[in-house]
Amino acid sequence: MTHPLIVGNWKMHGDGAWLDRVAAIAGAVAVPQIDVALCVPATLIHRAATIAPGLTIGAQDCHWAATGAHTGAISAMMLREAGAQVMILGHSERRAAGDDDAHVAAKVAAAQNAGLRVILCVGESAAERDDGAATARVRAQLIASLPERLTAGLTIAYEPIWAIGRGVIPSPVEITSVVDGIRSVLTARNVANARVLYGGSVTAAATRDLLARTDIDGLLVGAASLKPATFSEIIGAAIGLTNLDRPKPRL
Ligand SMILES: O=C(CO)COP(=O)(O)O
Repeated sequence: MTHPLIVGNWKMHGDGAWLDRVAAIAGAVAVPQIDVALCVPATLIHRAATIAPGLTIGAQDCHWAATGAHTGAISAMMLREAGAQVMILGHSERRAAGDDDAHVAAKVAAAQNAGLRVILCVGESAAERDDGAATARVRAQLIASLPERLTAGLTIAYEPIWAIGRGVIPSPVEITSVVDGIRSVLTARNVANARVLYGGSVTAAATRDLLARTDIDGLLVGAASLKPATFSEIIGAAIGLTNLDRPKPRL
């Protein structure tokens, strides 16, 4: 039986008043058969980790350097010290804001050096999908976004840009093709045990079908992670599925 990994990405949402939501989500995950992480804004990491020690708290980006003259930036080690245990990197919203593959690879190295577990996001645009190039694009992006040296604890999140915040999810055939492509890259890099998540318009209703697939190890959830009731429903659906006999443990 696998341990599904459900990750909430709050993006740039949440202030101190939202710590109640962190506590509510922590209450929904106090079971051993599932891994849940909540990636909150940097300003909430310390407080979230303090009030919810049983919940894995994550960050959403970091600088690639360990220290230096980088005004306004935050290093991976600073985020870890604040209480982050995982780090989303390469999200399409950060890539759209200027991160290229080389930046992402350097950030992955920095986060791994700081002892953080990385959730590396990849995904094709609508135009690339329409060209039938989704798998090739994602493979190329993943290859270029991985640093030379990799340590354990890597997770890849397949997030098609056209599915984020749009209420659409790729067909099972589309997901299979891209996820197979991702796994072939991971095998070539000797990290075949890395988990692969799906992200993009995940809802409680879609959770069961997505997690019933044997090639997806979990979900990266945006909007539906903002409300504890909705996110708890997703977590509950995932817990229900851990009772199914899933053939490929990946931990
Ligand atoms: O970008 C995402 C998670 O990182 C997905 O966002 P939505 O779930 O809101 O589509």
